[in-house]
Amino acid sequence: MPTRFRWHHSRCLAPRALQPWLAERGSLTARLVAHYPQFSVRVLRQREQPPHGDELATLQQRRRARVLTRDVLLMSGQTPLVYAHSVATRSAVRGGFRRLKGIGNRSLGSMLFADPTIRRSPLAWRQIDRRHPLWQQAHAAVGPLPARLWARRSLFITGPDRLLVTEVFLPPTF
Ligand SMILES: C=C(O[C@@H]1C=C(C(=O)O)C=C[C@H]1O)C(=O)O
Repeated sequence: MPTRFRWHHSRCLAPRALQPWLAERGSLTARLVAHYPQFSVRVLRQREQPPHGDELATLQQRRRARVLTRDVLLMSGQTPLVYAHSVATRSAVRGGFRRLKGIGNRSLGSMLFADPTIRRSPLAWRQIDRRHPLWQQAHAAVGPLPARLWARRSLFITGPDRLLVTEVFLPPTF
């Protein structure tokens, strides 16, 4: 994994106000709904493509293997709050995460936290900059962004299947 894309398990450098959001182990959707009005999921794309370089090891995938990716904006009215990027291997989409394909604009969290067989790995955090593909994808989706954004990610696991969820916290809210 390239050094610059190593994910950390210490959020101590994050702004104090952001730390509860980075550390939220329940549904981020539920937390956003509790804090912001008119929540919705805007699906940007859901398609098969090679994973990003810093996703390969976590997904235990070879470089060119295509995986199902889902990119969404979590919205409050017309304000984007979070850019979320989820990745699942083909076998996972046929197996424990088969409902991912038809979820549409329902929150992924409504599926993940309702299934008792799914467990979550420890969260990891990092700041991403314009070199990271998710910074670039968020920029393409919402326009101008600060040079560095805080992001977190974790694995959802059921049996042998893995779903990697990365959430990028967006200004001006975060
Ligand atoms: C995992 C959750 O689902 C959220 C919703 C997502 C989606 O609909 O694609 C992706 C990531 C999350 O921010 C959650 O609510 O915690």
